[in-house]
Amino acid sequence: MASFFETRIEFLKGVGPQKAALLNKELNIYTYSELIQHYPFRYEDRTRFYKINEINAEMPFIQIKGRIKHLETVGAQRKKRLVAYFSDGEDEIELVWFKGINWVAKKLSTGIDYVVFGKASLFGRKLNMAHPEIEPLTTKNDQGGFLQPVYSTTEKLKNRFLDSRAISKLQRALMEIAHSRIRETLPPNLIAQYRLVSKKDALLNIHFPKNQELLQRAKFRLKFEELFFVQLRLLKLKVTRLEKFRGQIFDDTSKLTEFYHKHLPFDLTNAQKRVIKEIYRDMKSGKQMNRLLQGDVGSGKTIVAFICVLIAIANGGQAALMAPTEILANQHFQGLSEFAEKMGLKISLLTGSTKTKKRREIHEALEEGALNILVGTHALLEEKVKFKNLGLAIIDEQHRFGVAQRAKLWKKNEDFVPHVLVMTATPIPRTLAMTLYGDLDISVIDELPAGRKPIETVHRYDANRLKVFDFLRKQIGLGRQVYIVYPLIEESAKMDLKHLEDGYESISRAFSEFHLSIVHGKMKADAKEYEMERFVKGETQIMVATTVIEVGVNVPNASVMIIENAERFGLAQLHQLRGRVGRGADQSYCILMSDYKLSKEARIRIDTMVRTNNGFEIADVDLKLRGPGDITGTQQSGLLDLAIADLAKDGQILQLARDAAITLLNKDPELKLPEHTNIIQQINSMKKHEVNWSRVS
Ligand SMILES: Nc1ncnc2c1ncn2[C@@H]1O[C@H](COP(=O)(O)OP(=O)(O)OP(=O)(O)O)[C@@H](O)[C@H]1O
Repeated sequence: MASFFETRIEFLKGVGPQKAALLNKELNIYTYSELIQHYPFRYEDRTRFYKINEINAEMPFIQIKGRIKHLETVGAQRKKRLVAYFSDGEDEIELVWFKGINWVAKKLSTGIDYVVFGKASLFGRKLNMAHPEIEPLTTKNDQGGFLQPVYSTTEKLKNRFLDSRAISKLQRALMEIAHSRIRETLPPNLIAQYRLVSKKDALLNIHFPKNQELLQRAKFRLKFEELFFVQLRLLKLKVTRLEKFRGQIFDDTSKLTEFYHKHLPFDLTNAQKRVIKEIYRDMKSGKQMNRLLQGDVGSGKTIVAFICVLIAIANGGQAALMAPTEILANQHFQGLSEFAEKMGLKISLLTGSTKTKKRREIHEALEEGALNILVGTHALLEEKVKFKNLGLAIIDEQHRFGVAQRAKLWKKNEDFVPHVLVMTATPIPRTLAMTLYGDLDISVIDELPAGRKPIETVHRYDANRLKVFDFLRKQIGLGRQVYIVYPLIEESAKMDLKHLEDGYESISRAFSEFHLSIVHGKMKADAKEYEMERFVKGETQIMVATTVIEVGVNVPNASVMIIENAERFGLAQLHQLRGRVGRGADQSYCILMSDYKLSKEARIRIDTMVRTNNGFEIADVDLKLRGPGDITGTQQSGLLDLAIADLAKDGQILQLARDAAITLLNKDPELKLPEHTNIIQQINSMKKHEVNWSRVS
C-alpha cells in the first residue's frame, strides 16, 4: 500500500480536478509529499506594524495600518498616477499606483482602516510606497505576529491560477492531516549533535513560521538533511565501489624515474608534485582510483596527466585520454606526443574525422598492445575500440560528458576496471565539486609555475579603440602575438559572423603591416588547422577568432588577449579565454572591450575579471550569479535539483553534512545498524539522484 504521503494530491480537501491539473502540470506536484516539499522561497515580515515616522527607504517590505485621507489621480497621459495620502493618525505617506489606476481607485475608499504592505522608497525628498498591497483591516490581519510565506505560483492561464495565498491554504489543509504522521528521518545522535529541530517542527515552521528564529532553525534542519542524504549517498557509492572493484597495482615507477632524469623540461611546482603523489598512492593501492584533478588555466595539468600515463605504461597498462571536442583532443594529442616521443612510446589520435584506414590501424595496434596511448573524443567509446589492457582512463571533462559515458570507458577492460582520472580545466567551486564529484577524491593544482607574471586585465569602452590599437602595435613591435576574440553564439550566428568578418576587415586595414589568422567554428577543419598552425609558428601576429580557441590552445608567445563585446561572455568563458595568454615569461594583458551600456550582471562579471586572476574566486562569483544548474550544463543537473539547500550560499552546512555522513559511514559502512534502517530507506527513495548512482554499474 502506498504510504499516506504518496496520496495523490486531488484527494486533499480543497483540491479539485482543475487545481490538481495546475499543480501537476506547472509545479510538478502530484502527491502530498511533493506539496509539503514545495517550500516558500521567501517570507513577508508581518510580525509587526511600523509607525510611518519609523520608516526609511533602506527597509525591506514592511506593513503599516491607517486610513486614506484623500485619493486623487495626478499627472497626464503617460505620467498619470493614482496617489493615496495615507495616515496612521500621526504621520502621512503617499501610496502610488502607475498601472491599473481605475481598478485600484474603485477598490479604495476613505472611510475605512487598511493594512498596507510595501517597500518605501525616496521620491525627490519624500518617502512613498509604489504599488503596495492594500487590504481592509480585519480581526485576522490586525494581529501581526506572523511571517507570510511566499510560494512560487502557477502561471496565469485563462484566469485559472494558484497564487501564493492559495498554495498556503492548501499547505494548511495538508498540515492539519499530515502533522501527526510526520516521522523523524535522521538518527537521534545527529539530531542531538547538531541541535536540529525535529522533522515535524521543521516542516510546520517552514510553512507557518511563528518568528524568525523558528524559521531559521527549520531551514537549517531541512537544508542539513537534504545535503546530508546527497552526501551520504555519494560517499556510500564510493565505499561500495572500493569494495566491488579491484584496481591493478601499479607500483613500478621506472619510466617515471627515467622521464624525471632525462626529459623533464622544467621543475615541477609543489602543487604538481603533491598531486602526482596523491595519484600514485591511489594507483598502487590495489583499489580502483577515481580522482578528480582540478587546476586553474595554465597550471600545468598536461604534464601531470602524462606522468600518470607513464605509471600505467610501466606496469603493463595502456592509457586513454578522452576530451569533449575535437580541438581539445587534438591539443592534448600534441601536448602528450611531445613527451611520448622522447620516451619512445606509441601514441595515436582517434576522432570523428580519423580516416577509415587509419582507424583500422589504430584498432589493431590497440588490441595487440602495440599502441600505448590513445587520445580522442567520444569516438573512443565505440564498440570497435578494444584495448589489450586499459590501465588508466583520463577524462577531460568540463562538465560535458555524462556519467554514463564515463562508465562506458571503464567497461573496456574485462578483468579490472581502469584507474580513472577526471580532469577539469574550469575550476569548480568547492560546494559544487563536493556534490557533482562527491564520490571522487579531489586533487587540486593551486599554484602556477614559477616566473609567471599575473595577467593585467583592463576594461575599455569601444570609443577608446584607437588607443587599444596603439597598444597592440607596440606589443607586436616587441615581438609578441595577439588574440582578438569575437562572440559567436548559435542564436545570432549570422549577425555574429558578420561582425567577426567586419572586425577582421578593419583590423587587416589598421594593421596592414602585419599578418593575420582567422579561425571560427564555421570553417572547415583543415582550413582552421592551417590558420592555427601559422599562428602557432609565429608566421601571423594577430589571431582573430571566436571562442573555438577557448580551451587548450597554448602559444606562449601570445601576450595580449582582446575580447570584443566582453559583456556577452560568461565568467568561466572569459577566464578560459584570458588563460590563453600569460603562458610564457612575458608580461601579458587582457583587454575587455564593451559598449557603455552594461547590465548589472555584466558589470559584475567584468569587474570580477579586472579584480582577480584566481579561477576559483571567479567560479564562486559565477556560481552566485548563475546558480549551479547553469554553470554545469544540463547533463548532471539532476544532482543539483535541491528543494531547499542552495549550493551558492550553504557551503558551511554542506561541509557539516558531509562530515556527518563521513563519520556515520566510518562507524557503519554498510548501514546495517538498526538505528540506520531509516537511512537506507531514505537513500533508496532518492530517485532524483539516480544519475550519479549509475556510476556503480
Ligand atoms: N612546473 C612548470 N614550470 C614551468 N612551466 C610549466 C610547468 N608546468 C607546466 N608548464 C607549462 O605551462 C604551460 C601550461 O601548461 P598546460 O598546458 O599543461 O596547462 P593546463 O593546466 O592544461 O591549462 P589549460 O587548461 O589552460 O590548457 C605549458 O606551456 C607548460 O609547458
